[in-house]
Amino acid sequence: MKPILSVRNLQKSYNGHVVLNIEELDFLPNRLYSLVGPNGCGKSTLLQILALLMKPTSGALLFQEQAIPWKRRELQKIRRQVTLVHQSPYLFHRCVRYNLAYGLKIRGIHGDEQHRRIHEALDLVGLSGFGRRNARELSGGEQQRVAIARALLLQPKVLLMDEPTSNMDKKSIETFDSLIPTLIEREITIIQATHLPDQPQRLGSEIIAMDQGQLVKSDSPSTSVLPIARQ
Ligand SMILES: Nc1ncnc2c1ncn2[C@@H]1O[C@H](COP(=O)(O)OP(=O)(O)OP(=O)(O)O)[C@@H](O)[C@H]1O
Repeated sequence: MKPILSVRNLQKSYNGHVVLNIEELDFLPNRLYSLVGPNGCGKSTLLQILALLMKPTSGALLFQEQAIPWKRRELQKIRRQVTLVHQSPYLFHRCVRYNLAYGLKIRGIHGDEQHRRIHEALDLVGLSGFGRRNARELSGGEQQRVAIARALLLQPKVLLMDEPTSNMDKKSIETFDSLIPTLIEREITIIQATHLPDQPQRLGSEIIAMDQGQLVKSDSPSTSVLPIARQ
């Protein structure tokens, strides 16, 4: 199976200080990957590069085996297929429906199709009936779920999430957990950063362990991705 995203000899530095240094990493389609590691190990930096929101200092990022040229027009095309849900997502001080419709309107999706996608996305994240609520007056966990719904509306091939459950209570985490297999079935590749110790294993995730900007080598000779038995 061909990888959907790959990283080769990738480095990111801030003021000459290397914070990310990954020789080789492949993400296969329709799987869940969890980036784990201590604060500051480079998980968010890697996610931002994978989302094409940040250019690496050196090295290559490949989407479906094509090197990203980091030119605006090319980036725009691929960005439609790769979406990042930030750790503290920005939502407009308007109703949930407005927040969700915004990105669809920009892409020329109106009317019944817009309505259908919003309805389905809210249902997927367990927020049916929240359409008229002010998004900024929701709880942190609910806002996180609105942001996930907003990303799903765009029907990405790759969904990147930076600590998606950080503001969620137990019930919201359960909703989130049950969403993951549905998304995989819909052929979405999911890459998340997480601090939840048991969740990756519970969800049958591949685990990518990081420390000080590098992959933590497993016993396996060729990869630091630790496959967990699927449930
Ligand atoms: N804009 C920036 N300027 C300078 N250094 C930065 C910048 N952004 C991140 N860093 C540094 O890069 C390193 C990696 O940060 P990153 O946010 O990717 O880590 P992380 O693993 O996501 O951490 P956390 O678990 O706390 O979210 C850290 O040492 C951080 O201080």
